[in-house]
Amino acid sequence: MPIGRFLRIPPALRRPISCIPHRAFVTMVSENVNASTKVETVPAAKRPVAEDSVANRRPVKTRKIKLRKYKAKKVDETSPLGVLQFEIDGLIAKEGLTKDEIRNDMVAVLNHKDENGEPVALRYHREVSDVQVLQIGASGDGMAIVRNPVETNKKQVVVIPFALPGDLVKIRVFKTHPAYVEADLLEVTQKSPLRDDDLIKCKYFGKCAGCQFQSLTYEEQLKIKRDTVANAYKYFAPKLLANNLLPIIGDTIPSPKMFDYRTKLTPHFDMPKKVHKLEDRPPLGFGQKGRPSWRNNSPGGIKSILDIEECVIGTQILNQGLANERKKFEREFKDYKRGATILLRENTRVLDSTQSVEEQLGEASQDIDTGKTSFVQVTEGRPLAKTCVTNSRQVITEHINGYTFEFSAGEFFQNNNSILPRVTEYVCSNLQIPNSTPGEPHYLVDAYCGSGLFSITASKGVDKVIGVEVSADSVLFAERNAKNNAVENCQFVVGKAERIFASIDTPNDRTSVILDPPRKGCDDVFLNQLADYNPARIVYISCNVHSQARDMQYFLQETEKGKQYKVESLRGFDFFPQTHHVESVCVLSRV
Ligand SMILES: C[S@@+](CC[C@H](N)C(=O)[O-])C[C@H]1O[C@@H](n2cnc3c(N)ncnc32)[C@H](O)[C@@H]1O
Repeated sequence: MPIGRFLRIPPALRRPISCIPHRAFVTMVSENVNASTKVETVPAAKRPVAEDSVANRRPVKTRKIKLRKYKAKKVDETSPLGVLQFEIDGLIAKEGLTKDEIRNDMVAVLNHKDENGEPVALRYHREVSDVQVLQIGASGDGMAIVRNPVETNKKQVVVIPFALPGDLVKIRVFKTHPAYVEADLLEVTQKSPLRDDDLIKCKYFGKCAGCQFQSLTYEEQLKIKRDTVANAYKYFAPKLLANNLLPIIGDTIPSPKMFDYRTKLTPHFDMPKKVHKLEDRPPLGFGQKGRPSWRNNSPGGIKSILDIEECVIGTQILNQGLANERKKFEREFKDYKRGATILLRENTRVLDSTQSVEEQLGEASQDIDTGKTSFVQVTEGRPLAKTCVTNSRQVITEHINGYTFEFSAGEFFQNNNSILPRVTEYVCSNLQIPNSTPGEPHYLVDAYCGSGLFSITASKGVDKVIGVEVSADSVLFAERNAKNNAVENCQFVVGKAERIFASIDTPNDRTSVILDPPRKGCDDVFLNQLADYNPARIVYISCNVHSQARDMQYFLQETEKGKQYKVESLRGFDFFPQTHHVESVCVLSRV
């Protein structure tokens, strides 16, 4: 196996380990690989000195050998790597193993040679057959336990993308971390009952980092996402579980479209290192996940970015846009000085039957040969034309539940418009505050409101909506969207979410709050102020169920007034079929 791909041994270390003085060796093996990040140096044997003349002797130089040290990166606990650590802990506890029993000796992997002078890493990075896949993680990767090939009394946790629980597989381990190893899936020798490879629609599935679940039925995908929500609360809200403060997690709400749903794609390419002018067209597409070979064909190349001409989860018009932009790239790639990302965003226009379709399309991706703008015509109650926009400053239009939304192509907007009617209806119905007397007022605060999706779709039957959003551009669009939809009871504020509490004047008993923060979740300042404000109901939507679970535990257990709330419902929404992602919606009511 070529070692160069996985590991670079410094030239000074390309000699048997016995050359290194004993004391240095002890230092190496006893160091704490996680705690230290500085490079340690070890004096090497002295150089022979000519004996003839003392005067001729040069001062003895001590050569230093640099030991490579494992540099642990700090990770946010709710990031995929942080979550993986919880999953590893859970798996080894189930298998009756301790953390020490699965810990890899990183110093040895990075620096040591075996008795034959071969890097120890070669023993770690090997092929293993008959690996039983035990579970699937929140990132959609299979997880298993294998023997440690060097410290044979130990085991290793192995993470295997595209492997499913119940599969028996052959793998190639190619990277070692302190608590696990990464492996490529080489062969599925015995299929899991969950696996149905006939369902796979994309020839790049198994290589492309975009999808993980194409070999599962949709029903199974939804079940796995429900487990992801349950595990997130197990890892990040254990007190809520222990105190019986969580409801039964609801079934995941499916997306009406399982393929052909993504309204935004961002294919990209890299500039090869040390190349100033491109001579060959680099691959343009999406990131590659490892070097798997379990599917017989190997399209897309072997570079870290796959060359992809079609994405089955992207909408039809985005795939036409992708074809156009690839053709253009084929001609223009030599002009690029660095790697770039191409934005493909679906735009919808309502057609006026008195004009030709072409006249109404606006700026959008064109076929470079014909000079014609690509479009797809559909009828959703009225005639619509879909185009693919590539300019991030251009204005995009979407139609949801009778409302029209405009936003900058480069700004945030949900990426699966087929599920948005279901989501907005669900959110709206869960924000309702029961009236104790007829005609009581009802207010809504939309923290992290973006261009006003939830503010506007929930504005009916509410006396006033206040939205807050850190992006001034999005707030301008929120105001414009309210106006275009003849919604007059919405007010939007630019600023951090917590700013809203300084200006809020609605009675808390008659106010519901909706939270839809970015992946990192809410901060404590916001959650404390939210608890102090003490609204009647809270709907928390999140694209990262792990930070949501952490925030919910903090809010319900650590804030003074948070203890007055109960979790009424908790469930996932499948915004991204075929992938591991799940959007989670948690509803709180004050009791
Ligand atoms: C997941 S998006 C949700 C947007 C909107 N609810 C929607 O569905 O279109 C999160 C939004 O929060 C905004 N944001 C990020 N940090 C913020 C903060 N501290 N205060 C207010 N808004 C913030 C982002 O600009 C982004 O528009």
